[in-house]
Amino acid sequence: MSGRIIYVGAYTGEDEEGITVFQLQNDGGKLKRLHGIAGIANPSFLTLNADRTRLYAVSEAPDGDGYIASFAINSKDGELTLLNKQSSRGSAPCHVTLDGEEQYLVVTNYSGGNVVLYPVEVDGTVGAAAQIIAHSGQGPRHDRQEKAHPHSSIMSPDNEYVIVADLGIDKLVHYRLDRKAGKLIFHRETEVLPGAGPRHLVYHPNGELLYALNELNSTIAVYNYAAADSTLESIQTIAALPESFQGTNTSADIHLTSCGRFLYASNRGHDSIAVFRVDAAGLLALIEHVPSGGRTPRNFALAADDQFLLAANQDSHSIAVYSVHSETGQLVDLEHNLNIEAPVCIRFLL
Ligand SMILES: O=C1O[C@H](COP(=O)(O)O)[C@@H](O)[C@H](O)[C@H]1O
Repeated sequence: MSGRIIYVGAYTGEDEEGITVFQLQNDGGKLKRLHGIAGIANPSFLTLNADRTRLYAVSEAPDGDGYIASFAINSKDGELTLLNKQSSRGSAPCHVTLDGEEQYLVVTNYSGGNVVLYPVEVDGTVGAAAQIIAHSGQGPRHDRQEKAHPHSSIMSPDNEYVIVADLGIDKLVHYRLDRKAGKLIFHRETEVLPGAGPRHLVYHPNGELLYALNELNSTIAVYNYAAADSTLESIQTIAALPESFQGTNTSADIHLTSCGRFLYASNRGHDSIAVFRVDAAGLLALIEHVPSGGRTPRNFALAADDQFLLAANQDSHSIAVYSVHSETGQLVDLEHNLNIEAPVCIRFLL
């Protein structure tokens, strides 16, 4: 196939096409629909395995607990076949992480306030929940911090630790993954600035820096990460918004290029992608804010070769396609906006 395959998850009803497979055409960046799959309510976050044979989706089912769905991927055209579903054991599962050895999934239930560990079976199905960890507490500043809201998790580059970003309690909660016991063991907490509301995390490719996108105060916190004991040392906090912006904003997603030279963050309200240069120490300097090409860019994705960035604009029901300048990191809108209902997550198959 000439062009990259991408998956888009959306806030859609169970009977609607919730995960759509597109081809991003190499010449010019147009998106062409290949397939779609219904039967999953609100598949708002998607994760792929390393060899691109499996896709895992959360389902923020409208009533009660959500679920996790596992799919096999057809290597020729990206078509999905459902393998199984497992209850998420909490409401509004909004993120799923696969550990590097592909033995476990970690799911964060935003409204359920808990973190759930699942075994991945050899056939790619999701096993029954192995552990459910309830977070407790609240944050000081914001009405969305009335209780714990685990929003996402990330595996450490050495595959030993999981860090959970909890928006509700203003903490990054570190767990050690005990593979023998099949359990997450509490390790430590890193407190963030009061009212920051951490949402998504990304490691620098050097494994020695962690970047946290804070949703509620629209900042990015930069940490030195010490792998030996999973400790974080804060070295910078920088605004994701322009100083002049006066409106309401919640920042959402964060990604680094594979070389680690450029970092991108999305702003919902200002409706932009902020572009930063990363220096040798990992510190960020703003390059530009680019309009997200629509309203409410909840998540976005970079191609593996960093040539394209796609933004999912939930409230304008559209996906914007950008080329990424390899030397400057700047984004150029290719003006191929694609209309699709409430897109919120994008993944490149290749
Ligand atoms: O209240 C909710 O919030 C979570 C997180 O949303 P975000 O604004 O932080 O992206 C969402 O996943 C869930 O559907 C919603 O009920």
